[in-house]
Amino acid sequence: MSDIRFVTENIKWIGTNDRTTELFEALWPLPDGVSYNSFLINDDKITIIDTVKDSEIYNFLNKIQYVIKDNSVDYLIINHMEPDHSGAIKALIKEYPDITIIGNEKTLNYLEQFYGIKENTKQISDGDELSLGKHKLSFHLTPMLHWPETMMTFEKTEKVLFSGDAFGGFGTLEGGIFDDEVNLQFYEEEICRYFTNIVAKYGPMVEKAISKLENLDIKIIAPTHGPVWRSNPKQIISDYYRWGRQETKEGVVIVYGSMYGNTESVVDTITRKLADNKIKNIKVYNISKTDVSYIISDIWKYNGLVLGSCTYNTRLFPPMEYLVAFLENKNIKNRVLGLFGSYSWSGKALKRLKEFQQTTKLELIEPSIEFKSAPTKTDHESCSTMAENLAKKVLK
Ligand SMILES: Cc1cc2nc3c(=O)[nH]c(=O)nc-3n(C[C@H](O)[C@H](O)[C@H](O)COP(=O)(O)O)c2cc1C
Repeated sequence: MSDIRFVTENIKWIGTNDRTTELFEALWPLPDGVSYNSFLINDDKITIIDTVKDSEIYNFLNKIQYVIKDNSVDYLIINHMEPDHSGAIKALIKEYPDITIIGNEKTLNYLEQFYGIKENTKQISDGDELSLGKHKLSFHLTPMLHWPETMMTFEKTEKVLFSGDAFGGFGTLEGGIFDDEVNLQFYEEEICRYFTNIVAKYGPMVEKAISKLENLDIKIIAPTHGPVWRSNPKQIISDYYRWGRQETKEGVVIVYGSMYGNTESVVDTITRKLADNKIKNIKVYNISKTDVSYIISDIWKYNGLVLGSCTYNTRLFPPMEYLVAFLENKNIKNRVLGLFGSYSWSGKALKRLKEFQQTTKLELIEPSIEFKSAPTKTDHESCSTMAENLAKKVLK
């Protein structure tokens, strides 16, 4: 049990590392795994904040027992009911039948819906407080971050914010758990990928939640995934604020779908013109090669987006359809957009990409280019013109 870590003297990390699951939420690749962070406050009332996925129950219960020995757990605080954090609740109750489960109204509804649990619960409301002895908790409802019941719990004595999924990211915690103990650059990328794919749809709720946190004197942020922020907790809050508002930096992401290279062949024309026009951040993705979660993460960073696709069985190329549907669902905004498409007998690709523009209302940069089978010299010239016009808009 040497991996039980101290967040503070009396608050311990009793989380687990999942190096087995390949896709988070059965969607997002986990090449470097993910941690399920759970925390134990050792006080007059022994309190656990969030649990872990059901596959981790054995490891989790062992850790609790190691820390509290023959004592019992008094409270479980549930910040979020998604099964990667609630999966061990039933096992925890079985081990500690006198435990009281604390959550807001929606949490307790989901507790019954998912696990049939109704007994030994205590409902709290926004702003309520609970004393554990030396430690005092306050509860802050932050709905739709990214479920209706999501909330944060603040420990006032040691000034620790247990933020649930907010501020968390992919990647197991290998030894170190704090921002100053780990390779932060890796986690920052993975937190951005987590945010853009899981939380980004709820940008306005992120802003609302952050404004609620303004009055708390936060020293440590302890999310349910990824590193605990103690050196510079303000940084991750400001990253979240920017991402939630879709504030971007100068750069262009080009994503294309191409089976035989004809559609792809205009990409180098576009990148050349962008570079000629002083765009330094240019990212190019073949939609068939890179998982969409990484592409969306980059799209979220930059203010220019170019999408190009061939037509496939009377539709947009399927992986491109998957991407644009995700971006529509996330209410992407604040970007300029260039489009190109190809077909051989009955074009659909560009038509669908234009529908995407109409749905998202991203600023369309003219001209949009559509060619039959292979681009002509004129098509390449049109792509150059589009890239030049786009560059002017991207450079603020
Ligand atoms: C399996 C398959 C399905 C296609 N379906 C259509 C179609 O429905 N309508 C159309 O106009 N072209 C269709 N095409 C033709 C391509 O869209 C066209 O040749 C395009 O230029 C291919 O671009 P690429 O070389 O970048 O893959 C299809 C091609 C393939 C291989």
